[in-house]
Amino acid sequence: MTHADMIGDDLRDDLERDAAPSPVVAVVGRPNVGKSTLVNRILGRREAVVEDVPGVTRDRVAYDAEWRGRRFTVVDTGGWLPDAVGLAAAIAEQARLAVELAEVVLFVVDATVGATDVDEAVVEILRRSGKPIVLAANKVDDIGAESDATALWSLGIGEPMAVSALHGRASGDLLDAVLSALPEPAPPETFGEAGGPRRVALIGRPNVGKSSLLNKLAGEQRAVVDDVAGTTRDPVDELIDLGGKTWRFVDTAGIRRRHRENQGADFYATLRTQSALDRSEVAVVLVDASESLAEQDLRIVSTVIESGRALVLAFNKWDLLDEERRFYLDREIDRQLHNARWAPRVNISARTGRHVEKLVPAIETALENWGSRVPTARLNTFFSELVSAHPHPVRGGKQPRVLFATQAGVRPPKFVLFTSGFLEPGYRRFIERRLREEFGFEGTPIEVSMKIREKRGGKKK
Ligand SMILES: Nc1nc2c(ncn2[C@@H]2O[C@H](COP(=O)(O)OP(=O)(O)OP(=O)(O)O)[C@@H](O)[C@H]2O)c(=O)[nH]1
Ligand SMILES: Nc1nc2c(ncn2[C@@H]2O[C@H](COP(=O)(O)OP(=O)(O)OP(=O)(O)O)[C@@H](O)[C@H]2O)c(=O)[nH]1
Repeated sequence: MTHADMIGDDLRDDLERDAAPSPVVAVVGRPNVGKSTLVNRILGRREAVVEDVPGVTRDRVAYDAEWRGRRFTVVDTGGWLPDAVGLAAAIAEQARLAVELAEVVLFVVDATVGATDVDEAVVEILRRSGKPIVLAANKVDDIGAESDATALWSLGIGEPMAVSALHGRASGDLLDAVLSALPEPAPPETFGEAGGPRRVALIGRPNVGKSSLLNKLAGEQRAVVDDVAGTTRDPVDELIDLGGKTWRFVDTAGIRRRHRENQGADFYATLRTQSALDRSEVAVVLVDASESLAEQDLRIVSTVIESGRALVLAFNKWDLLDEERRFYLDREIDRQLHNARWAPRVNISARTGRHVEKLVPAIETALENWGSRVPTARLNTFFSELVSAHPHPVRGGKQPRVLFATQAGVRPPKFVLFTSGFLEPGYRRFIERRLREEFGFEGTPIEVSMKIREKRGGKKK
């Protein structure tokens, strides 16, 4: 087993499956007010770096947190002050960044010091953004200090929540306040009936062997399922038991009916492919391995990727291949299917049944990765290492950086990078490649998008 394999295995336990996207809570405040201590308190463990030195730069800036069953991502913006000059400017930058990327801002003030000019300036920025703000009056270690917190009403952003990050005093109340400021959780995306059989689309150009494979898989089974929507009387799906599980093969009627309607085959085939994809979670794209890859094969694969479904490639009619054809097939795959290098590949024969049983494990892997989530702290450790080992090339005297990354969704995994400038396509492809090397994602497309923070130009009035 290689080192990379070991990392992969280790990670597999760490990845959460099918988790819903979590909103971002950004922690803002002057140096030394106790932001890191508070973040640790929120996480319930010592993970963020706490230093007694103001303005200590941190590598890891984002963490997964959970309170009363609600998940969110905590971002400590304290570490991001690369080019800002002077304390006031630096904090202002931090606040702007926070309101850009967060759903809720947790503003930390040192109650023993009281509101400073810098704090007032931050309030201005936060208030203008319209984002919900939770005000933490920190270092209220005992009842005697409560009046320090009360004084912070003067900031005009609502109730100061008196807390002691160090001793944990009232941190539950603070988290309750954060929770109630979070947006309503989006209902989890469902594909068909919750907990029902997973939906598989068996697609491929005409004559590659779709109905032969379907017959092989279904065997004696003929559990035909009526259309859920009830718009048609036609049975469209089939439930098939494979590998100890029931699977829902969508639009099998389309596959079986094909023999009867040969007119306008291309147009209908495309339409049917799209509608099967819309209703499925994973696509098995069947290719006739005995022939050269066709334009249409590549188009179907691209359609699957664009529709964000998990993908398994099945090379059929393997019984017809000789050594020479196998050699050429490998080269064709290398050259023409590089956009789907990550898809599991099974070489089968629907006629003889060769390796047909390998389809199910491949489908399961693809589905699992399709719904996987990388823990935020892990993602940001990865990016901080990547960015320092392979910084973006300097362009016109500027060097865009990835400040922070979050996984915004699953099915398929979607990543959002918060950057200080436009990342070149080449660098984005590099990032995607490295993400795959690090986290696997076999069988699933991944989406990487950028949120560029514009550098504020002139002074505000
Ligand atoms: N008495 C008291 N001290 C605290 C409390 N919270 C934090 N501190 C202390 O304040 C100091 C600064 O805490 P940090 O959490 O590093 O502050 P920070 O805001 O993250 O600081 P930067 O890294 O400079 O941005 C540390 O010595 C903490 O132990 C608190 O509730 N009460
Ligand atoms: N040698 C060999 N022939 C196969 C295999 N699978 C399918 N065929 C043959 O390929 C032809 C097309 O198979 P079908 O299963 O009808 O293909 P299809 O993709 O459903 O075709 P359409 O209905 O046109 O979309 C038939 O003559 C099959 O017998 C295989 O694994 N090996």
